[in-house]
Amino acid sequence: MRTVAEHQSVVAELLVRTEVVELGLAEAAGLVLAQDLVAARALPAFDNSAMDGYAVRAADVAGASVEHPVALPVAEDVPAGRVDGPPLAPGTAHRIMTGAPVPEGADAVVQVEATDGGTVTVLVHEERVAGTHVRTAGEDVAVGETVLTAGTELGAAQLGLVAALGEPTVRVHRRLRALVLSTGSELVAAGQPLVHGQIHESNGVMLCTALRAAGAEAEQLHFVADDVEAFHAALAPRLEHVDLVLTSGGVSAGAYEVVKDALTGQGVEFAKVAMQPGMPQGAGRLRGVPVVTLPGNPVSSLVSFEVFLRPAVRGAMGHGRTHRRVVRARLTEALDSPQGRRQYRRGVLDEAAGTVRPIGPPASHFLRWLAASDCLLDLHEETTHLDAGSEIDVWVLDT
Ligand SMILES: Nc1nc2c(c(=O)[nH]1)N[C@H]1C(S)=C(S)[C@@H](COP(=O)(O)OP(=O)(O)OC[C@H]3O[C@@H](n4cnc5c(N)ncnc54)[C@H](O)[C@@H]3O)O[C@H]1N2
Ligand code: MOO
Repeated sequence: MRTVAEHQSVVAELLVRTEVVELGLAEAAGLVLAQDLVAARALPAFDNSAMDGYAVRAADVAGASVEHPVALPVAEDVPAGRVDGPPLAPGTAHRIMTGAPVPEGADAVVQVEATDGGTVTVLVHEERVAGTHVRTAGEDVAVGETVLTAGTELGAAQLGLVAALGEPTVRVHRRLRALVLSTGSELVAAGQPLVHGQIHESNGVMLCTALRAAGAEAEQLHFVADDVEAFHAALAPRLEHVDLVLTSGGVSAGAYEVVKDALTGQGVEFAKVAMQPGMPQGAGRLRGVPVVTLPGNPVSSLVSFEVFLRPAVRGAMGHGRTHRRVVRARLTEALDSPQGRRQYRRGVLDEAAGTVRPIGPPASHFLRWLAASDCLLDLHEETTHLDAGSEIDVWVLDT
């Protein structure tokens, strides 16, 4: 049997790094920057006011107080967006708004609360040292500075910075395109009636959602019956358009294992992995396209995705951090685990308390408990029993 680590490497090596593309900022959310971003413009772009108030010369308001205010004629009104930039004559003030350019000749801003708010003549009640409430050009970002490095994931703050620098696009590793194909003659789409022996198909939407959450594009092919010809016929037209085919079902030891039958000898290798759930696995290439075959049991499918696919997909899209956050937590109850198998149990984590509560039985059809969990308990191969209070590794299924 393969170890989990061995099969993780097989899957990770299968997926190649996606190409670099230039995308608009909204489309690039969550993707990884492919090259350093060097600022072509400064931030702030010009000296501007941090307050609504009056642009003055500090020397003109020296000694100002409530008892002895300094009176200055208000020569100009400068709202944010005014672009003609009249200079400030000595002994005068400009009424100025937050974000408006500080006029040449001014070196401080007195906020309106420290004045009488006059529009013809203003009485200034407080003195200011030069530089007060002036946001200096380039104090945040200087031209030529590297503000984001290749490998950075573009979240809200990063994309805000790129936009502020005036760049409409970024060069990123494009999303990996995955095709999800569920197999099984018993499968019927949600919304359709069942007859005894049929079930509602659920792995398709589950795996597509997991792929999209990992940043990939996912397309669900209508699930196919346990028929090798139908399998190839469904796949053929889409194969050359995708970076990954992800199947579920049809890989164990039965008489009708469509995925195994269709892909054995075609470049896909099937193996048992020493884990529970998720023992029967397959990976390889079909006509050059990476194919990963997951077991059909829903919990096996999603746990296998977490263990093998998610890190590989994120790695292929250039992410430095490919794995889930792992924390140590104390078990709230005792657990048993099969000797020689890495077991992933479902649980609910209380990070503040440092505890994790296992939920649901270990078998791989208990979908409801998977849906109620927020973490996976990682029980190592050599572990057979853990007492309540034992510390274990927990994968946090949030980011
Ligand atoms: N004799 C043996 N039998 C089985 C073995 C074994 O080693 N020897 N392994 C077991 C384990 S472990 C697993 S996991 C499953 C894997 O089976 P397959 O990947 O071949 O999956 P299927 O047989 O097609 O389906 C298993 C189970 O999951 C349901 N299923 C499948 N696809 C979907 C779907 N898209 N949506 C919802 N549910 C799905 C299916 O109806 C079955 O109940 O094999 C064990 N057997
Ligand atoms: O190993 Mo299979 O994946 O439970 O349940």
